[in-house]
Amino acid sequence: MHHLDVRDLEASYAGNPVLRGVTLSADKGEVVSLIGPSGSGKSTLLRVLIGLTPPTAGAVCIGGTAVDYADKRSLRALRSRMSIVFQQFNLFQNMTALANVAIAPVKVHGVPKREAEERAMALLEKVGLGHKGDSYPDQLSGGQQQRVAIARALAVEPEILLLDEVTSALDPERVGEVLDTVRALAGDGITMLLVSHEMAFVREISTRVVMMDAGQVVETGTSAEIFTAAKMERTRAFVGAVIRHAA
Ligand SMILES: Nc1ncnc2c1ncn2[C@@H]1O[C@H](COP(=O)(O)OP(=O)(O)OP(=O)(O)O)[C@@H](O)[C@H]1O
Repeated sequence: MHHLDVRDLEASYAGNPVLRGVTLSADKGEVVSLIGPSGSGKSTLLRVLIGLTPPTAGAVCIGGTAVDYADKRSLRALRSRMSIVFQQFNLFQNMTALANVAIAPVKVHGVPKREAEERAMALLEKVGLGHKGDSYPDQLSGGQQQRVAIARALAVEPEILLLDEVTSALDPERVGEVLDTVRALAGDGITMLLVSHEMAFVREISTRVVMMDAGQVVETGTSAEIFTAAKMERTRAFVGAVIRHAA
């Protein structure tokens, strides 16, 4: 049994199919990266998994338990097992970094405030921002805000972390610090599903890479297989193009 099992998942926007039968899996502690051209459905897949966009068909199991996206209780249970970090960090502007990290455990999960704040401080330290707990988002750089957002996503102690292009909105000189944070989390036992255009990073960090195109999985392989020995021409063309672009 895999930690995360996605089977024949389908989703549409206004009747247009965007995910057309996606099947993939992740074992505990794996870093699985989704790559593929713009519009291939990578972000939509993450949105469906976390329950923001309803699937129209297919199944998602976490630790062998099926998620029922139409059921509020199942969704609530899902949100304590899985969390997501977006490209735009979306912090609460009127709250300190510490309060941003502590709020979900208090409001959603009923953790006592003191305990949540102690844990939030430990998480801020983990992302290198132990000294910024009292700062408001507008007093932080984009990279720092994104690291607060990662700490916030970790605050519910998820088993699975979804990362949707978490460096795309950052100034180039701020990308490295966020990638360092993600790198430090990988291998911590948390299962990660990562959408990123940072191909060197994807290549380095992923245990497995899933190539998507037009709402379907084209190919899945280890990082080495996908980047140096892809079986499908579509994958070779995509990977070759992005590597040439980066060079
Ligand atoms: N809110 C929405 N309403 C309607 N169509 C949408 C919406 N979000 C995405 N789409 C469409 O769904 C398809 C898949 O988009 P998605 O953002 O999942 O792709 P992606 O692979 O993540 O692309 P990118 O790398 O550019 O972020 C695209 O054709 C897109 O135009």
